[in-house]
Amino acid sequence: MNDTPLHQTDLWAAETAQAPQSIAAAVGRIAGVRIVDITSDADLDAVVAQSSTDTILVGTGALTTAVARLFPGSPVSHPVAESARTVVVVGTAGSNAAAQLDELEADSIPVVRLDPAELLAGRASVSAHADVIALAIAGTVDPENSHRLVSALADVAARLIDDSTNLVLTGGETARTVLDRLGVARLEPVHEIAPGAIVSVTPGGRTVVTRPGSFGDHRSLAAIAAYLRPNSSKAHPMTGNLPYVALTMGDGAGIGPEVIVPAVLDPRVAAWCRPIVIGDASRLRLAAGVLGLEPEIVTVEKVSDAEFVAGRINVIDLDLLPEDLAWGELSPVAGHAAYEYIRVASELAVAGDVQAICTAPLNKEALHAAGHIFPGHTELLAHLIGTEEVSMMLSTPKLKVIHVTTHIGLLDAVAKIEPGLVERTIRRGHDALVRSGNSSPKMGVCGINPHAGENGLFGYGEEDQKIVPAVDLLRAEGMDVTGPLPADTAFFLAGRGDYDLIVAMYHDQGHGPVKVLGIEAGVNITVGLPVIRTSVDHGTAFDIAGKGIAEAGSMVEALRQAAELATSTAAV
Ligand SMILES: NC(=O)C1=CN([C@@H]2O[C@H](COP(=O)(O)OP(=O)(O)OC[C@H]3O[C@@H](n4cnc5c(N)ncnc54)[C@H](O)[C@@H]3O)[C@@H](O)[C@H]2O)C=CC1
Ligand SMILES: NCC(=O)COP(=O)(O)O
Repeated sequence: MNDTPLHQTDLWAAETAQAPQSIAAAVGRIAGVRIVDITSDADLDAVVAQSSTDTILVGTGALTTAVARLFPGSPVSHPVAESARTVVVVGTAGSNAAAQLDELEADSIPVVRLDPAELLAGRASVSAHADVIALAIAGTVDPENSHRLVSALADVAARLIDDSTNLVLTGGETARTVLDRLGVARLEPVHEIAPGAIVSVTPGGRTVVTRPGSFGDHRSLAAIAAYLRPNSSKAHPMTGNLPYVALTMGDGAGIGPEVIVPAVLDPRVAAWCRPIVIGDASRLRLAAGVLGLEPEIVTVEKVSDAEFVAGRINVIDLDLLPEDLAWGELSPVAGHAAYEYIRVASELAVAGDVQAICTAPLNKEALHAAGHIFPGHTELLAHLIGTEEVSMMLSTPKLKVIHVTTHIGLLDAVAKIEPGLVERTIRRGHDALVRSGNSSPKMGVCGINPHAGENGLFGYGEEDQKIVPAVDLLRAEGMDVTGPLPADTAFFLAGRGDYDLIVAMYHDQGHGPVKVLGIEAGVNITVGLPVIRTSVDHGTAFDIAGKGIAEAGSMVEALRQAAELATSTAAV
């Protein structure tokens, strides 16, 4: 758990057995069972790809996500079953569960913490009239009694539950025991509303949310309860305090609309943020049609009119595109529309109506053809919001790169690089990482020439003139910054974990290594703006636009990072 061996966390507190060395050691050898040790999503994808149709895959939610990646289906909308009551049963020991229960109480949901001695003696009972009620075990659990306590807790819960009661069950043993008491032998999963929180329906039609006890932040249970609460049909599970994100549609002739539609419908996105598309509703409908999806695409006048239910996409409809705009063809009309979506989004962000902007790709040629002479979103947003200098950062789980120069020719880039610009870029990168929780980021700075000039062998001393003074200054201030490094080696070193951030001198130096990691991995973040802006790290892909084959992973990840930045303490 978060780099701490499981048996050293308080999650192991209720176990009597010694922690096993591995899953294989815990399970033992069973004929026909293969145990695969994985360390990455790529490993999971390989496992799924190599399994045959009669393989039963058993694993965590990440395995399920890998199955969904390889066999994508259409999002399904399944309304929460009508019910007068929701019962939350928390059978998990651990400080995380305790913090989540405190948050339920903060939302005026009664939490009954049952005394273990009363439970074991069969004397515990609860009478409550609230529409949502939570049951948990008080204090710490003696491992010797844990199974009996869960069983007694399930007995108490079962007495509060009628045929239509909706349930939230945390912890596998708790869930199994409560469902056994109710005679529920089968759950049909409908969707995941937060990491590990699976909404299912029972054969009798009630809604059940199951989730590992250790998962979720402190608001997680409160958000799930809000989702199930009667008369909350307009609330998505996690929308309580979720940030609003203005999601600009980009160039309507490109793949923007067809990556936006599945991303907004993705239940994970709905659990992270409240996205409102700034674009053209009719184009989104066409894109949905291309994908064979039938979402409810609803035009809203303002952010506060948006409603967040599964299957609905809220759009501030600027209605700028003709119905017959060709997919994949350069169009000044689409270029102008893309500009307008950004303009409106930046106004909403500056006014505080949204907490972040997330952008689908625009086509720089189309933007220029429409008379908007900006190299890209980065410079356009800096202009619209009135910020003099910003930096482009690419962020992936494995590698983060900030660029000293971006959309200018290589000769111009080399001419533009100077110690002041290098210093300010490193500072912006450093501050962005500090704000995202890394108090002392390790940063590696690339050189310009091959092998960072190889001590004067290549180039004209650019490293010494343009980079070394900035690095020396920042090191003297105490920053953990190294360089200039040969760029090829810098990325290798960062890939194995030596650096949290690489400072690239020009566009392709930073973009190439990130794009090798895959189209779904990279997110482009504008650093230095007073508002949060993230973006997909792919372009308009005119070659595949309108064909329904574009991958939406980068869009999903861009929304995730927008939401994460918006809920951290400060803007980047
Ligand atoms: N955030 C933004 O607004 C960005 C805009 N662009 C702009 O996009 C336009 C086209 O740029 P290109 O260099 O051609 O790059 P591109 O990313 O549009 O396409 C490069 C290749 O990747 C494929 N591809 C891109 N995204 C994909 C996806 N989601 N799923 C599957 N395949 C995908 C394309 O089919 C193409 O083969 C240019 O005007 C460029 O400036 C480029 C990058 C980012
Ligand atoms: N290479 C990244 C890119 O072209 C996106 O630029 P921007 O539109 O985010 O400025």
